[in-house]
Amino acid sequence: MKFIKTNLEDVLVVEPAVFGDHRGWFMETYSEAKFHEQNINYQFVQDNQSYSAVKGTLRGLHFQLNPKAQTKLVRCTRGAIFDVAVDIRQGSPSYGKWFGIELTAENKKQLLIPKGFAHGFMTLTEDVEVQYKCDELYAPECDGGILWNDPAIAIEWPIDVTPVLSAKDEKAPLLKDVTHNFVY
Ligand SMILES: Cc1cn([C@H]2C[C@H](O)[C@@H](COP(=O)(O)OP(=O)(O)O[C@H]3O[C@H](C)C(=O)[C@H](O)[C@H]3O)O2)c(=O)[nH]c1=O
Repeated sequence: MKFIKTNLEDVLVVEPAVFGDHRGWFMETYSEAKFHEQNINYQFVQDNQSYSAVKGTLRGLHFQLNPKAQTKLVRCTRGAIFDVAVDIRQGSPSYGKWFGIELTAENKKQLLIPKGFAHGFMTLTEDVEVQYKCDELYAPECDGGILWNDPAIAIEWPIDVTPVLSAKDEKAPLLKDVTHNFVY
């Protein structure tokens, strides 16, 4: 299992070891021991899975406010997504900056997104399944969001279409109008 740094402190790309043979392949998708070897000590308590039928579906940008902020370990198990993390920690040198990566069922890569970051993804194919681990339970009373195309963040989403959005995501606020309590 490899852990690769990104332009955002503590946002890591995780590449599990894949063991192929004549039947197919096997991999450990998560290992507490391997994370602890890297001094990464999250206690994941909830696994999520979502299905998106249409290419160009965009879920995000989401986060849960403190005290229910979530670290997420995201992977795509069917199709392909462009997965994005945005630093929203007040005082962070990378505040408002984003990192994006293609996560696909083929490349088996994962993205580790700590508390204090907003998360979102755009599907690059039809029939996409995303699975992710969270270190805090769902808390709708702490639900937070930022508009997917906030010009102050300027995420370079890879598909130039009007995305399929939830009603909530269509009317999400700009980062400058979000009140949150994340401090670097
Ligand atoms: C997140 C969540 C949702 N729900 C229920 C609430 C709604 O009735 C339904 C759909 O929720 P939502 O529209 O928020 O789902 P997404 O748009 O996929 O949101 C998620 O996708 C982005 C990319 C994220 O990073 C978050 O984990 C999460 O916000 O599932 C639950 O019961 N438990 C949960 O943990």
